[in-house]
Amino acid sequence: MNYGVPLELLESLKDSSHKFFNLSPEEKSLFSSEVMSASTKVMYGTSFVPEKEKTLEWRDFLSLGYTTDEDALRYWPNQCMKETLEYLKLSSKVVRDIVEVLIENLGVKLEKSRIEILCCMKQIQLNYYPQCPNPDLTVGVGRHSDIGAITVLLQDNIGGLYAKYDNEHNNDEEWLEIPPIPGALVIFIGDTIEILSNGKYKSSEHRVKTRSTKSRVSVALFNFPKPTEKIGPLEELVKKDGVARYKQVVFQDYMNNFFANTHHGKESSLDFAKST
Ligand SMILES: O=C(O)CCC(=O)C(=O)O
Ligand SMILES: [Fe+2]
Repeated sequence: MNYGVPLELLESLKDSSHKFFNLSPEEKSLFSSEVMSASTKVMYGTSFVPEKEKTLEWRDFLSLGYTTDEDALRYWPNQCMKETLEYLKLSSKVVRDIVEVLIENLGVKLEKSRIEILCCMKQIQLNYYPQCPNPDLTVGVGRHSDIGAITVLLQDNIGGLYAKYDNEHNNDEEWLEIPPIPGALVIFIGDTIEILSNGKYKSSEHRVKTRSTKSRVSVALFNFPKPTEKIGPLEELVKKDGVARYKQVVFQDYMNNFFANTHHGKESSLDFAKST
């Protein structure tokens, strides 16, 4: 838990998320993509791809793509701008360190600058799951994996986050709850690392169930590669494995495919990069 982000900041981040989502619908709608120009990278919305989904997720979100401090000060909502920006800054080192260790453990040495390129695009997402009268009939977030290098996730104490567990001994699907632990952050491996590692690391498939007791907030920090960066299995691993399980894809194309489609598990996004 000693990752350089003060506990008080995590607490105020959760409080400020509630402050934002407690605004009136009119105030929140000022941050919707129809009102904000697409270039600001700020978006308040609901569900994942509402135009395409048959049933919407039981969730609102505020997505804040980081470009510069000036843009953040100008476009991010006052209710949470200071806390999210500080959180983003303070967690960047631990993100780099984790990616570095993951790559090192594959027996591959990558320049620090390349590690930085793999996780330098930062996006904060505040998620809000209203209290739900009938959790069995709804989905908070459907099963998916995150597409960047790694995700750092702060959840409150309500619970409902599950990760898929692959049991090698039987083919049954098992989902384990990731219980809230005060002061702890959850780290998810994303598709970028799965692709780079030629499938040695698996991106974690996860989902959120709604709760009837209370509303829930979570704050995800996504760390993506530069959009123009080509990602593919590391050369040394392809040599060692004798096969490239994924092809080289420009990250922007991977991202466009992800955001253009509805999801039914991680394969629906990873298939885009699978070697044929
Ligand atoms: O709310 C959560 O705990 C997870 C949210 C999530 O998976 C996401 O925003 O990608
Ligand atoms: Fe996620």
